[in-house]
Amino acid sequence: MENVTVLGAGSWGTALALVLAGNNHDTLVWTHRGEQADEINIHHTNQKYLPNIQLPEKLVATSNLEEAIHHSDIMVVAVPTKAIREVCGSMEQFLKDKKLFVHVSKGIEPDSLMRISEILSESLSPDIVEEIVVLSGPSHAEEVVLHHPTTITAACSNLDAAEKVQDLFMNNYFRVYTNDDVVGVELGGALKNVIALAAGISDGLDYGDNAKAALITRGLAEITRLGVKMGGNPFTFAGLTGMGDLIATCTSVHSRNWKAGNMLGKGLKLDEVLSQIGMVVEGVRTTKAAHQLSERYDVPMPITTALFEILFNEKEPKVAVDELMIRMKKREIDLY
Ligand SMILES: NC(=O)C1=CN([C@@H]2O[C@H](COP(=O)(O)OP(=O)(O)OC[C@H]3O[C@@H](n4cnc5c(N)ncnc54)[C@H](OP(=O)(O)O)[C@@H]3O)[C@@H](O)[C@H]2O)C=CC1
Ligand SMILES: O=C(CO)COP(=O)(O)O
Repeated sequence: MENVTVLGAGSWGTALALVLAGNNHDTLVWTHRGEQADEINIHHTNQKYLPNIQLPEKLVATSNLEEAIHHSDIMVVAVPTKAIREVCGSMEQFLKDKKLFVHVSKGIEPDSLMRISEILSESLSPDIVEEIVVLSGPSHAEEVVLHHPTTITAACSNLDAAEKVQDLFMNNYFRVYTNDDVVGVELGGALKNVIALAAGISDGLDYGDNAKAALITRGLAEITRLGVKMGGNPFTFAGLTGMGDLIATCTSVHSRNWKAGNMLGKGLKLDEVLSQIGMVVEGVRTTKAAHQLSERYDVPMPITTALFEILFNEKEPKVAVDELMIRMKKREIDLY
């Protein structure tokens, strides 16, 4: 059994800490809020993120980052994309020996257009990084904490490191595969959030099943088009971290991205939507990044472009859908 530290006590960090503690790893959760550490240690709950879930007493939290880092040589980084650089910056002073970093965030940074593993590599000295492994796939925290069957992928170019993460998390309800295609896995996990926002908008407009199936399928086509041009393996996009996560996120009431899209489709403004949800909606920033990537790589991404116009240029969702439908005719299957 291992000592493991989980950085971030939102819904996913807490759910993953439960998997690890359930696998008998000595698991310490770090939160940047002292009152949340107290809530977890004293009341064994995390009401904001996982209401009505009783946490086991053996799951311990701290708001002391130095303690969290010294606890373990395995750091599971579970904060939103926009917090990664800040958390890395805070960790740097306490990191002395090499550690295995596992990240679980699903975003792309606008402007730098970096994936999470690239941000981690840039922010952390190579002297303290053993490997960076990404854990991604169709996995809503709300279902994982109920031990509903879940499959996920640990990806690293070094498959030994991916297998170490596989062994750490795997149990009878949490099945972990490995993949060496980090680019494909990270892009699939981040870009599905863009399409989930679009699927939510379609549902908010009451456009029904045909429209949603179209968004999922054509969304996968544009994710794959970009992902392959960026070096991802086409088969990865048909796998758990591509099609799998796209289906889970576009069709689930648990998805914050789908929910945000649904509210936008019903006419709410983006600011109101984000404040009502109160948890990270990664797809918003990633839509900006994906739009920039489509221009940089000269890859047409019509759904992403339409969503960019809705989110950032106040285009009416209904108008954006009308424009998508009357684009120039084309073949369904395009070669990468
Ligand atoms: N929820 C899920 O089912 C899944 C989520 N993911 C991914 O995991 C990542 C985290 O998501 P999730 O846990 O759901 O997000 P939540 O919104 O549920 O929680 C985010 C957590 O990060 C903390 N946080 C935010 N900013 C900082 C910061 N600057 N420093 C330290 N901590 C910070 C928040 O603290 P505070 O409470 O103070 O705001 C909160 O504890 C995302 O990239 C998401 O896409 C991946 C798979 C499944
Ligand atoms: O990535 C997720 C499930 O696999 C979570 O999606 P949301 O962030 O939309 O809730």
